[in-house]
Amino acid sequence: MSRLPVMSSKRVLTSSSSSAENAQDLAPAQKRIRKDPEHVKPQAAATIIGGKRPPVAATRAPLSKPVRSMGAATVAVGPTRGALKPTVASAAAKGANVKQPVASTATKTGGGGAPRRHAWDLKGKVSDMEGKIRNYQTKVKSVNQENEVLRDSVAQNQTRVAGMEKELERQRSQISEYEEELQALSEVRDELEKVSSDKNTLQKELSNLEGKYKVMETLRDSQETELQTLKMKLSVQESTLARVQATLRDTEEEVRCLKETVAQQKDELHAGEMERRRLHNTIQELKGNIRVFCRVRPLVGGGLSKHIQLPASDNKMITLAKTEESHTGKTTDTQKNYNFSFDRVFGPQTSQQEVFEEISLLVQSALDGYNVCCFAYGQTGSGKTYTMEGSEFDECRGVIPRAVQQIFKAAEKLGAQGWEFTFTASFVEIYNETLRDLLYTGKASKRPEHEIRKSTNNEVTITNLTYEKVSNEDQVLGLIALANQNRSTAQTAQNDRSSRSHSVFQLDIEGVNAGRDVKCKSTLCLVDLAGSERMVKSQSQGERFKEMTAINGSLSNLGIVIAALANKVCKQEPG
Ligand SMILES: Nc1ncnc2c1ncn2[C@@H]1O[C@H](COP(=O)(O)OP(=O)(O)OP(=O)(O)O)[C@@H](O)[C@H]1O
Repeated sequence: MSRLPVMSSKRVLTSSSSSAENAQDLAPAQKRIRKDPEHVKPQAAATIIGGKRPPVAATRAPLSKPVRSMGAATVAVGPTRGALKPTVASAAAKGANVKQPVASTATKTGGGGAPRRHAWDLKGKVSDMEGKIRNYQTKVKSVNQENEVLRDSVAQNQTRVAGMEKELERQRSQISEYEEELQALSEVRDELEKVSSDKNTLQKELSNLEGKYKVMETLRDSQETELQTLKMKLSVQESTLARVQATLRDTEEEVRCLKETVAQQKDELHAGEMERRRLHNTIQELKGNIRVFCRVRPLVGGGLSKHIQLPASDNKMITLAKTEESHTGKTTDTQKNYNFSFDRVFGPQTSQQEVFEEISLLVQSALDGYNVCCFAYGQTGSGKTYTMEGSEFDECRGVIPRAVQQIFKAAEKLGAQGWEFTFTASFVEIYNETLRDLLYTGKASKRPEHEIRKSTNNEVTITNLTYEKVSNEDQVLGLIALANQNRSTAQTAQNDRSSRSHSVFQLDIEGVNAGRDVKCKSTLCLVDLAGSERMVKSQSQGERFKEMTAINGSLSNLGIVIAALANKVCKQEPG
């Protein structure tokens, strides 16, 4: 805030002061001036600087002195260097306690004033004094006038000060308003800064989004292009589809016709299949329900024994030549030939495949629902086991593995005609009239005993025997391997036991054609009989005799059954 000069009215001399008083006052002032020359010096604090006379206020300044007690006077004389000019202020200085040089020093110095009078010239001196008094009075008057002016001025100034104070107050309140406003504005600025930072963030986000938007636009453009292409493709596809649908309708109609044809052909096929079975089995029956084949094994070194003759023209004949000694001794030994006829005779060169081809027709009958039984009969070492089982080499495989293979293949084919088959395998050994389960896998000590039973519907079953469900060739081959293992275990305990026991592989076949409501059930029985030897020739004794008795007994019974079947006297099947 700017400071304004304030003049105290108390210290201002008034015009009511008498000139005498003024005169009295002046004298001590002059004395003080003389005594205290330092006070001649003008007091600093003037606001008017320089030799120029200031307007109005400045002209008044020399008349008044700053009132120290008030501490606000700033009007001062600006004396020039050189002689001090007497001023009316010197009279006012008394009341104002101003130390101001008043008296002229002209008489003393003799510079510029009245001429110095002699001591005796009192009149002159009085005259001078009177002149001075007049001067002073004049000056006092003018000072009073000035004082009046100054009062007015002070009053005006006071009014102005009051006004200014009011203004000041107003300004302060305004300032406080401004400050409040400023505070509010500062908050607004903070808010603005926050908004600005938010704006920056949003701008960044916006720029990111714009970038993404551009990418999306590009993507959209490419997808639109793709869409157009797809639409074109779609329209092409639609027209193609329409064409295809038309074709499909035609094809469906065709398929419907074909299905009808297929159904018709299936019926015909089924009828044909049933006819085939009937004819096939009629042929088998015509061939003979019981057929006997003879297979001659080669000698160990190869070739054929000289006692056996196989006519090349007839594969059903075999001739055994025997040299008979003369009973009397008078005649020479005679060679006698014995002819035997069979359904088929296989020479030593006949392969396993050729043998099986003859049997395979019967295997097919088994699948058609006819019971089939195939025995290998002959003396020890004649090749029964070789014929029935063969060896593991493919071309040397015997009847059993080949029959199993054929059955499963045929069953698979018949599956296409709606047939479903279930197969159950069992493998039993008959030694000394005792049954032994060759598929048994439990402890030897807990091996159960078995009996042959015949059910009410003439089905022959063996008690406690393992009947294994099989669905493929490998499973059956696994069972055959297990049976051989069981046989060889028994063989180590009893020398050459397998030769003196019968082994029976049985496959129960059940077929169902649900669509045609047809069922079939049969059994394929493949038997490797024990070696047949004459007791006398083998000279068996003890355990061997017992074995031979059991073997021959069972073989004899088998012969009776077969003969009965052949004569159709008895319909009992071999057990
Ligand atoms: N057709 C054949 N071709 C080649 N070898 C054969 C033929 N038949 C049998 N053999 C061989 O003769 C031997 C005896 O055959 P196999 O064991 O089959 O006789 P087996 O009649 O079963 O005897 P067993 O009554 O003692 O059981 C075997 O080594 C076998 O390989």
